[in-house]
Amino acid sequence: ASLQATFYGHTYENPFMNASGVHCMDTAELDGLATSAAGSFVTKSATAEGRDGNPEPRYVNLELGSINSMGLPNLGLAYYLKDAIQRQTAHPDKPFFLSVASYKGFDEYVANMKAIQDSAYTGLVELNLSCPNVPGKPQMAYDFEDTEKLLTEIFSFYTKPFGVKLPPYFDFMHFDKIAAVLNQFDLKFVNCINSVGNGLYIDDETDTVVIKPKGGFGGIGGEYVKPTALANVRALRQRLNPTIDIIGTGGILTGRDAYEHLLCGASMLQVGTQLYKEGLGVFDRLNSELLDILVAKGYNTIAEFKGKLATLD
Ligand SMILES: CC(C)(C)CCc1c(C(=O)O)[nH]c(=O)[nH]c1=O
Repeated sequence: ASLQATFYGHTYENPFMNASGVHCMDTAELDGLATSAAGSFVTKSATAEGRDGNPEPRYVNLELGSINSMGLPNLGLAYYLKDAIQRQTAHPDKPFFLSVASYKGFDEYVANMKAIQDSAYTGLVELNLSCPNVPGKPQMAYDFEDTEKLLTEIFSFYTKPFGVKLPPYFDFMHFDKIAAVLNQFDLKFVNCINSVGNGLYIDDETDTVVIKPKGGFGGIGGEYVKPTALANVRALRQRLNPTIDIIGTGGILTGRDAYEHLLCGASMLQVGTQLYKEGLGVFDRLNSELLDILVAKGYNTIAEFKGKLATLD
């Protein structure tokens, strides 16, 4: 049996990669991912200028997951572009993903994508749509009109392959609306999900929140979010053009969690919280556990069961 994953014309040894934000801040961390058992990797979402991010504590591991309000700390788009161009030249056989964000809304998103279009980077980009839009409006991906406007603007000049990272949706009307927007564009993939926004965790000894920014409100990851992640992968797979691949992110701790994301239609799989907790060895364990599941079920390839979740008809 083989865990080979085909994604945008490349065959990866396995579908596993980090989730943007975890173990991907600088060249050293990215080198660690590149030499780990991960099939691919993605950089920390970059903004035009480098950012310190929010005051600490801003990320906390919890028994059932994690909570974070990092505030987009990153070394700036120029840093990641330089690293990416060096990396694509040194290892053309090992494609990866460059994550792009924006802290100032629509115009910065466009400017960042223009900078990549004009650069020598030719690989995949993951556009993080969970970023703030104009004050008084929700994050970009929760404003369907602005998301459509942004993608229309980007596709008017951007000719390189890219996809979008989405926050979770919780209403069938929202699954329908975001899919209707995304299906209008030649996107290579959609990554579901980003952390479940603005959760709150209370320390049971101090009766205090556990992260400093935003009065303790932060994005939730880990076991807490798997049912939501699976639902978003499944709902988007059912609605998106087959030319748009799905990356499954959220609640992947074991080979079984990975298998469930694949059943829902994911092609690549991202691991955030569990990578933070366990380190790079998590990829060796996940590969081993997923392979055991294929063998136990008599599958030779992921293609034999990908997207084949059964319903109770
Ligand atoms: C939440 C934003 C800061 C607007 C974007 C960056 C980001 C962060 C972050 O840098 O706080 N954390 C997440 O779990 N997901 C994200 O997409």
